[in-house]
Amino acid sequence: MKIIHTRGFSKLEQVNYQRIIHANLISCMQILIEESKKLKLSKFNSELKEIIKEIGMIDKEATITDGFGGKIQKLWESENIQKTYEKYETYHLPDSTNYFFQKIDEICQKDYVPTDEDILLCRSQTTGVIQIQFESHGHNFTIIDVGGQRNERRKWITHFEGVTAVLFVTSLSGYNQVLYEDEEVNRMEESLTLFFEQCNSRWFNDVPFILFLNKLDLFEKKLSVYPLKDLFQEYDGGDNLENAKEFIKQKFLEKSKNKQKTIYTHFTTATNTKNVKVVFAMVQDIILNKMLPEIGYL
Ligand SMILES: Nc1nc2c(ncn2[C@@H]2O[C@H](COP(=O)(O)OP(=O)(O)OP(=O)(O)O)[C@@H](O)[C@H]2O)c(=O)[nH]1
Ligand SMILES: [Mg+2]
Repeated sequence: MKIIHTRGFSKLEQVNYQRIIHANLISCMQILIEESKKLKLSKFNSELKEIIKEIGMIDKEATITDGFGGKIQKLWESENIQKTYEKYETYHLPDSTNYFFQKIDEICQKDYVPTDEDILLCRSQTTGVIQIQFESHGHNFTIIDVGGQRNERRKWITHFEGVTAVLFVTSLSGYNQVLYEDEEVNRMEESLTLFFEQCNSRWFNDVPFILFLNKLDLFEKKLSVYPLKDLFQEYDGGDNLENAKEFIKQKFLEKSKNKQKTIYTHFTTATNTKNVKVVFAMVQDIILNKMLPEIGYL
């Protein structure tokens, strides 16, 4: 939204994101090192062992220099780390790990300024509540972004009053993943439960929902490899993308007890600015032309 509707990211924000991306690189590599041990892929030569030691000692806030970036790259390209990476579906690793390691050389240059794509792809968990305001077609919008992880959810309630619409973002790609907070719980199951709670909540009796079924790009790639039927036994649409999308959409829609409730749905890839532009234009149209007139606002 910032990229599309405001002047983009300020210098200060870019520097902040540079730090986040460097920290992402270190934490992703630390995860890979840990997982390589569990997978018994942790036999490294003495040069790589030295690099692993250095990574273990590095300050999480530190900027990675060009030279150290080269060392991390060497480790990333090593056979054991690559083999560990191949199994990333079996543990928690940010989706964009490969993207950032591919451009580590550029990222560790002194004059590196993150591109919009880099900023969209880095992982920065929302803690607390973030508001952004912008004007579009003569109307002021305020988007309140809340964190999705379990310990963030109790902060939501203070922002429930007076909202025009709830934008609920769920990951399609979560159907074969478990929660970071609880490895016993499937991500899509958790999201369905949360959607049930929110769309039937008394706070949102008359508030329309816009459901984003996000990470369509990742979903498309994994569908033929990880059958959707493994999670939903009743699903019989095979690896046909349209069948699978429709099935999941219905799974969410059927959670609403009030069958008259307005729930708009969109399949999205949030990291694709072009896609988000189209989707947001639709959302704006829904809000301005359907929702506000209905409640007598316009
Ligand atoms: N490939 C792909 N990656 C995505 C998509 N949407 C988000 N991501 C990536 O997923 C990661 C998490 O995205 P966030 O926007 O931080 O997710 P969030 O729901 O705000 O998470 P919390 O702040 O913890 O609630 C980031 O690394 C994003 O770049 C998508 O549609 N496709
Ligand atoms: Mg967030």
